[in-house]
This record gives sequence, structure tokens and C-alpha cells, in this order.
Amino acid sequence: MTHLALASDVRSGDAHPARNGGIPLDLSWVQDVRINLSAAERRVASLPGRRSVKKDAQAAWLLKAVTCMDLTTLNGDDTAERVKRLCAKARSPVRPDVLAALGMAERGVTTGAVCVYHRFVATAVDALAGSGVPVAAVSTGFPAGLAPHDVKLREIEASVRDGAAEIDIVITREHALTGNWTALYQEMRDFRAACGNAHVKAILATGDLKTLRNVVRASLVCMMAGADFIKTSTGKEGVNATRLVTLAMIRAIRDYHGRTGAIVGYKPAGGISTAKDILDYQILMKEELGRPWLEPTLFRIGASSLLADIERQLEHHVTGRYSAFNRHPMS
Ligand SMILES: O=C[C@H](O)COP(=O)(O)O
Repeated sequence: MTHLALASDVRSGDAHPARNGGIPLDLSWVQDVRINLSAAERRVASLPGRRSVKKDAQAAWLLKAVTCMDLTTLNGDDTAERVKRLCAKARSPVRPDVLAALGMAERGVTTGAVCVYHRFVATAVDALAGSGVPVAAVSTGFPAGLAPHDVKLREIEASVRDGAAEIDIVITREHALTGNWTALYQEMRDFRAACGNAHVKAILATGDLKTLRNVVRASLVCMMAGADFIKTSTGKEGVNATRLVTLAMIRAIRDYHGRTGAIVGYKPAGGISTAKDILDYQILMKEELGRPWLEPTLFRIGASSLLADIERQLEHHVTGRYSAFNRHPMS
């Protein structure tokens, strides 16, 4: 398996043939999609613990995962106070004494972003001022994505006005389920245009799409329409992020890069709650796409409860006097 040879500081959208316009929809490419996963690959991707990360490297990988995390609250009972607490956590996600014990006190660590509903974008932007942590807004009638199209566009524009640097849109599942790729492409183009300079992540709601082939086709169409990231799920579907869907989507990213030169990021989201889970995703990213896709510019993890388990694991390393950074696996 060869992965992509890129510098480690590339960002999604770099090298895109038309940064804000995607490429023309190539329907024959979409229709011709075949899922080239062997039975063994499907089996392995469905099992936990696909490969092991050496024990002495795990803390470094977990700390890297924190920097890629879109720390999320997307609940009906969210309040400004909860969002402010979340932002404080995003500024300082790991206890200073734990960071110091890991030799990371000087560098400082924040999460990749904070992810909230539009209502709380301004609150989060204010609470994160000066931290460098961007605000991501879920949008377009999240999670079902069934609001009128013009309302979706106005919601995106309002979040950008309030300071969201990243917009997580949800696609209209019906377009994918009925094979109406032209409609999906046009929808995504409109979302892309409404985002302006904000980065756009396309949530496919893979648990709703019935087949892996639909997932890959929807991935390709969203990338052609200019998505900076493709994201699995809202966290509200019956089935959210899985390793099998991840394998299919990141191979679509690799294929898309191979054919167009465009660089697209990946965001698994929903139900990722343990350190062990995220290590599996990181291994997949590194093996399939390569080192640049372990950075927050190209990899985000949408999660509301993962941080607590990572903190526990890091504290465990520290109290066990583990020197995790002596042999950093990703330098
Ligand atoms: O986009 C992020 C997801 O909604 C988070 O899902 P989760 O609450 O299952 O971690």
C-alpha cells in the first residue's frame, strides 16, 4: 500500500483545481464506483484493534488526537454557559501537570475546534478569543437536513457572519438514496459558495445511506463540489462513524487526490468515545493516506465524550511514569 507523499503542513483545499468551485461533476466516475475492499479488509476494518500502537507511543498519539478533536456539544438543552465551559476546556484540554509530565508544557495543546449549533457561534467565538481555536457550526438544518434550501443557505451565512471559521453541512440524504447526483452536486456547490472563506465539511450521514457504494459516490460528489472535508455522521443517526465506512471514505479521498490533485480532509464523528477507538482511526489514516492526514488541517474527530477517556488514559501514563515522548511515532 502506498500512501500519498505530501508535505506535513498541507491543508484541505490546498492544490484544489478551483478552490471555491470544485470541479465539474463527472457522472461516469460516480456511476462507475466499485467498492474494492476484499473480504479480509472488510472483516479486519470491522473488528476493533486492527493494529496495535506500541505502548510507549500511545500517549503521543492520544495527544495528537486531542489537537484534531472538534470538541462538540449538540444537544437540545445546550446553553451559553455550557458552551463557555466547553470553550474553556478546548483552550486547555489536558491538565497542565499531565502535559508537563509528558514534556509538552511549553508547546501548549488545544483542541482542533469547538463544534456547536448556530445559536452558540457568537458565544463560542467570544469565549475562544485569542486562543487560535476555531469555531465550527453545524448547519443546513442539522441533523436531518430537511429545512428549505434557501433557509439552509441563510443559516450558513449567519454562522459565517457570527465568526464560524468552519461550517459542517448535512447533505440531503434523499439525493444520494435516489441516485440524484446532479442535485447533490448542486446543493453542495451552493453550500460551498455560501461558506465563502470558511472551510466546509460535508456530513454524509453514512448510517442513512444504505450501501458503501452510496457512501463513496456521495463522498466523490461532495469533493467534486468543493468540500474541504468529508465527515461521516451527525452523531444522531442509528449508526454513526465506523471503521469500515472510514476505510471506504478515505480511499475515496485518496482516489480523488490521485485523479485531481485536490487535498480533502476526513472527519469521523458520532459514537467515538474511547481512546482505543481513536487509535484505530489514526492507524487507518496513517496507513491509507499517510502522515499529513494525522494533522488537524486534514483530520478532525467529531466527539462529545472522547476527551474524558483520553484524559484518563494520559493521566494513567503519567502516574505510571511513562515517558511517552521519548520515541514519538509521528515525527
Ligand atoms: O459531530 C459530532 C457528533 O455529533 C458527536 O457525536 P457524539 O456525541 O456521539 O460524540
